[in-house]
Parts: sequence; structure tokens; C-alpha cells
Amino acid sequence: MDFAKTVTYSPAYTLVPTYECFNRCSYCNFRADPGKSTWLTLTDAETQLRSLQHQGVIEILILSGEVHPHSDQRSLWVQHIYDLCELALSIGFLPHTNVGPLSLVEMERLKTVNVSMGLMVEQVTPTLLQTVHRHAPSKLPALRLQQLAQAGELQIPFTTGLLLGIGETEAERWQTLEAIAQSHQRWRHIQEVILQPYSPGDTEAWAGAAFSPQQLLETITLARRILPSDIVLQIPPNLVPRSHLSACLDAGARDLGGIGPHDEVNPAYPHPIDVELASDLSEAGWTLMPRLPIYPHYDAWLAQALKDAVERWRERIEGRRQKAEGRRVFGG
Ligand SMILES: O=c1nc2n(C[C@H](O)[C@H](O)[C@H](O)CO)c3cc(O)ccc3cc-2c(=O)[nH]1
Ligand SMILES: C[C@H]1O[C@@H](n2cnc3c(N)ncnc32)[C@H](O)[C@@H]1O
Ligand code: MET
Ligand code: SF4
Repeated sequence: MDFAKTVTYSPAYTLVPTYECFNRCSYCNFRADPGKSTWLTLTDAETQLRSLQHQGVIEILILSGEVHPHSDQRSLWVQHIYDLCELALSIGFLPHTNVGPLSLVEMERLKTVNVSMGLMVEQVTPTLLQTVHRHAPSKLPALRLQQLAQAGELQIPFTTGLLLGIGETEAERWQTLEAIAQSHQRWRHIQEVILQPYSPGDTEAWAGAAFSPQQLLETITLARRILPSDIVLQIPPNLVPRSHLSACLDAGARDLGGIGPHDEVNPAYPHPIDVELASDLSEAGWTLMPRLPIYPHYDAWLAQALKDAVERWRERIEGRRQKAEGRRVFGG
């Protein structure tokens, strides 16, 4: 019998179509000014992706700076994201796109080349538009919530979350969690909620204090009380001190998100290597298991070609899981 508690992660690699962004979130260490960052070419993307084959990577996270909705570059940018997703699929990976707010037509189109998509609500607090989001029109709370509704209407398995420690109060965190819970109650499409502790980096304008691990624990407990039980809570293991990781799991987090060679958003915080993470966690009684970027109960929402690709990965991952089980049972 296996009584081990399990925590999941997604073996992932991040492609960045462009760092250029018309927003200037003052906590961001990722963005470049519009026109100052070249776009990732399909040739370079293909070279990167081919080198990842047979390395255990499953998910390709497409993470981008944002091109203004009225820019004459906008449709080129969306087409480029589409092409990158299609390329990743053709090489055998499963794309998950998080590139900021999308129009209904844009989102509907990207649904055909993604197994899931995501967008952080950040916080619903309107006063942040006078502080960290003063120059970030795409962080308007109503716009971000409308994106959750749109994804629900389109039946897209969705990842969202809160950025913690950007000037919100505890009551405002509660409001953000309530808003996500309400959207999920209507469409049942939120597969996971990321609780992302703000972590200072080297290039941002703001340089606030890191969100404390103690407050993160309290937020996990709060989130577990507010969110429906079918939503998985995700925490990034590179932004949580090792000493607090198992307490986060005890409080209700069950997923560690995409783990890859480089965290593009928080480059100052390298991801722990999965084998080291697994051994740390096993000391605390937790088994680390890989997962796909789409949770099984959403497979029915996919078009046939995507469903087939996911099915192939489910079989492979089940094989890996059984091998790991065998090693534990037989000590091999
Ligand atoms: O490595 C990272 N992965 C991030 N991911 C990846 C995420 O952990 C996985 O792509 C999902 O769990 C799907 O498997 C995000 C995905 C989203 O949909 C929204 C926000 C994020 C944020 C990050 C991030 O800051 N760093
Ligand atoms: C992709 C996601 O990364 C998060 N993000 C952006 N900057 C930071 C930072 N300094 N620390 C932690 N998370 C950050 C935001 O929540 C964004 O939506
Ligand atoms: N620009 C997008 C957003 O903020 C995704 C990347 S953030 C580094 O939602
Ligand atoms: S967090 Fe996203 S939207 Fe904000 S500046 Fe960075 S890339 Fe742009």
C-alpha cells in the first residue's frame, strides 16, 4: 500500500515570443520597451525545442510581453504566438499560453493550439492602478476578470492566480479569491490557482519587500477555505524558501507549477532541480509526480488532434509513474 502524499509539477520549458510590453508593471523584471526587443524567430524556437526532445519536458509555456490591442503589430504578434504553439505541438510538446488579455476571436483561435491557457488576475484591488499598475492598462481588474469569463465561455482549461505582496490588504486578497471562485462556479474551468509571492528582482522599478513565507502560509489556508475543492493550489518552489515548502503543502498547496531550466519572470530565482526537490520532499513524506499542463477531467474540451496528443502523454506519464512505484515497492 502506498500512503505517500503526492504533490505534482509540470516538466516545462518557456518560450518568449517577445519581451517588449506596452505595460510597465513596476514589479516586472521581464519587460523591454516596445521596439527594443527582437521577436523570437521560428527557426530559433525550433532549434531550442528540438534540443529538448527526450529530455523529459512535456509543457511549452508561451509567455510574452504584450503588444497594444490597437497597435498595427497586434495581429502579427498573435499569429506569431499561434505559429510557436503549432511548432511546439508538431515536435510533440503540449503548449500552455499566457500572454496577457486577448480578444474573444484571438482566444478562440489560440484555443486550437493550446491544451490550456492562463492569465493571472493579480489582485482585484482598484487602488493598485495608482501604484504598481499605474502604467499597466492591461491590469485593470475588470479586464482580467472578463478574461476568466471569456475562457469559461470558450471552455478553455484555465490557470489563474494572485500576485501577493504588491500593496493589497488581506481583505483584498479575500476579494480576489472570491472573484475567482465565482467565475469557477459558473464555468468550472479553473484548473489551478497560482499563489505567487512577489519577489524582488534586479531590473524592476519598484523593489518592494518580498512577500513573507509566513503570510504565504496564511494565504494558502485562506485560499483553501474560499476556493472550490476541485481547484488545485500552485506555489512556485523557487520563490518559497526550502524551509517553508512542506508547511505550504500541509496548508493545502498541491502543485509546484512548471519547473524548467530558467524562470523567465523571476530570473534571479533559479528553479530547484527536480531530483533534489523530490528528495527534499520525500523526507517530509511527499512524493513528487510529473503532470501534464491539462488536468484529466478537461480532456473532453479539446479538439480531437489535441486530445490525441494529450492521450499519448498520459500513457507515457503513467508508464513513468509505474516505474517509479516499482522502484519504491521493490527497492530497485
Ligand atoms: O516558471 C514560471 N511559470 C509560470 N507559469 C507556468 C505554470 O506554472 C504552468 O504553465 C501551469 O501550471 C500549466 O501547467 C504561469 C502560468 C500561467 O498560466 C500564469 C502565470 C504563470 C506564471 C509563471 C511564472 O512566473 N514562472
Ligand atoms: C507571469 C506572472 O508573473 C508574475 N510576476 C511578475 N513580476 C513578478 C515578480 N517580481 N515576482 C513574482 N511574480 C511576478 C505576475 O503575476 C505575472 O502575471
Ligand atoms: N504580460 C503577461 C501578464 O502580465 C504575461 C507575462 S508577465 C511577465 O499577464
Ligand atoms: S508583468 Fe506582464 S504586463 Fe506587466 S510589464 Fe511585465 S510583461 Fe508587461
